[in-house]
Amino acid sequence: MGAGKSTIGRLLAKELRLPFKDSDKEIEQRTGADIPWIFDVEGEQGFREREQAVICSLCESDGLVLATGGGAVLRPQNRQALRNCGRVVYLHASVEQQIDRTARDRNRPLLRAPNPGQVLADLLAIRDPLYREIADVIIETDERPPRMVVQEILERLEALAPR
Ligand SMILES: Nc1ncnc2c1ncn2[C@@H]1O[C@H](COP(=O)(O)OP(=O)(O)O)[C@@H](O)[C@H]1O
Ligand SMILES: O=C(O)C1=C[C@@H](OP(=O)(O)O)[C@@H](O)[C@H](O)C1
Ligand SMILES: [Mg+2]
Repeated sequence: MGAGKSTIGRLLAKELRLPFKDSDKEIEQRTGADIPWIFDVEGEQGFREREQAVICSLCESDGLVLATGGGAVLRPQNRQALRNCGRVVYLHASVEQQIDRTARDRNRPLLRAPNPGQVLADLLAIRDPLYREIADVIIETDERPPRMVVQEILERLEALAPR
């Protein structure tokens, strides 16, 4: 959360002239409700079910940039679908930057806690190995404006051997 997936994904898609999808937006559209509502009414597991359905269906299309939510890697089915369907970019941010970038937003239910910094640190400890397991490239986003992050992604993807 706050690594910049939604922001960078949209910019990257524009550069690549590809359609852009954000799994969180897609979940909201398909559900007809926002993410806090889904967490409140269906719990995190209800949200994860919806997330898996959306990611696995979007991974069937070719030629798009997909930004997932930060917890998408928790399910092995999602990791496999992402790995199989294209290149995976892990946008890394320090917990300090995550805190700064998410502080004003009220739409991340997992951060509605007394100490969101501790939540982010705990989640990163669990998820970092999962991100690394599926990433083709890992990009540092701390102290780098979105345009610079996009340029680095393009260069790093270009340098990869064709699949
Ligand atoms: N590289 C960056 N530098 C500074 N601010 C950023 C950067 N990437 C994203 N942001 C800002 O951080 C906030 C969260 O970004 P977002 O794209 O929603 O992250 P994610 O989808 O990974 O949770 C937004 O306000 C966005 O403008
Ligand atoms: O990390 C998570 O578990 C989540 C991240 C959010 O997306 P972003 O990573 O785009 O903020 C969103 O999917 C939901 O609030 C859960
Ligand atoms: Mg996002």
